[in-house]
Amino acid sequence: MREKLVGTERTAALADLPEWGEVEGRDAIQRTFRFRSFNEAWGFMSRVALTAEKMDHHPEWFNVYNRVEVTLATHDAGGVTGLDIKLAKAMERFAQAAGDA
Ligand SMILES: C[C@H](O)[C@H](O)[C@H]1CNC2=NC(N)=NC(=O)C2=N1
Repeated sequence: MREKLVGTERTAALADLPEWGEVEGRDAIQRTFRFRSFNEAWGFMSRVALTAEKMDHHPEWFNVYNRVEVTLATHDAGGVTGLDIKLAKAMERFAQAAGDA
């Protein structure tokens, strides 16, 4: 889970996350979520925060009103690992439940 994903394993993992893109100049993935309101964005962030803490794996993120910009990487590994894929998938589930726009 904590090893850098490379090659076909990485391609397969990212194929399950079509909304996520690679970060330029850094081994990390990113996605911008948009919600109907700040309340929904913050609800999403709260749910993600509890999951992240349980996983001991934390997002880099930036919030303005209804927008949440997320970057995921495993700092210890210096790149994208299975933990980032797992957290990204949890975020997808929470965003869908919140009814992201
Ligand atoms: C000590 C603690 O386990 C580490 O600092 C954890 C905490 N959260 C983390 N989050 C992320 N995204 N990458 C890490 O390498 C990481 N390491």
